Amino acid sequence: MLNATGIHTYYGNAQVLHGIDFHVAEGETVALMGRNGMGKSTLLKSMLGIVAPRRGKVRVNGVDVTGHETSSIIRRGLSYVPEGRGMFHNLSVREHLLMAARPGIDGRRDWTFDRVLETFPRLAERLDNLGTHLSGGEQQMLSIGRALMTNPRLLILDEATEGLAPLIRRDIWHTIRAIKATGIASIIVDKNVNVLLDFADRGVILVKGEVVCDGPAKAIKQDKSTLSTHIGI
Ligand SMILES: Nc1ncnc2c1ncn2[C@@H]1O[C@H](COP(=O)(O)OP(=O)(O)OP(=O)(O)O)[C@@H](O)[C@H]1O
Repeated sequence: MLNATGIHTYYGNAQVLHGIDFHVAEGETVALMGRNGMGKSTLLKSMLGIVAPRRGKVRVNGVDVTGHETSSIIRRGLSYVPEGRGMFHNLSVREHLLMAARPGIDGRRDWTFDRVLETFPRLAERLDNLGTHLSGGEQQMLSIGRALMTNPRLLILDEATEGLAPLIRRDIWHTIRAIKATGIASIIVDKNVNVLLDFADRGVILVKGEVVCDGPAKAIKQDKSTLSTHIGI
């Protein structure tokens, strides 16, 4: 459903991505991995039109969206949970969720306010709190809940469990697995590569803005030499 080819991205004169090919199929979970600074976030931003690639093409469900506004790319069924979570200072939990609500591109309304609260009961207890007054784990739940309110076909999670306590992290992983089971595709960036590779379908490793490995998650998980060389675990 998402297909990027030959992506070259620069910040000023510094080239960060060197001709990346990347795709996600309908319902597929892809683990996007690599050490710090290798270009994972930049690849996500390039595909979403947040950073403009200098060369390359991005297609969503066969439609060329290269150079389109982020909002119009997102409306094709994508939802993005950025690193840092992106809470609005003046909005409550309820407002964050309701503001995002819309049917999916195929008219689906699977994810409703009530279903998101069932998935994240902690949010139900804090509906009138400001998003910025929540704990880190609750903010991450709210970010994912807000993303689900758009009924996406592809959920993009950058550093899904970064900085969270182990128990909260476990809850987030549990929810991400449940979301996968509903058939939503995802791209997940996370430092907990072993957990991620346990349930992802495919893994992609970036080194200095190039894809050095793209294959079944199970095979990558067993390939200790690749993991140690390119990710350092
Ligand atoms: N806005 C920016 N302006 C200039 N350089 C940037 C900018 N954002 C990222 N970079 C640089 O681009 C390179 C790739 O960064 P990117 O954030 O895409 O990597 P990453 O793999 O997501 O790493 P991390 O896990 O640290 O976020 C790094 O060298 C980084 O310093």
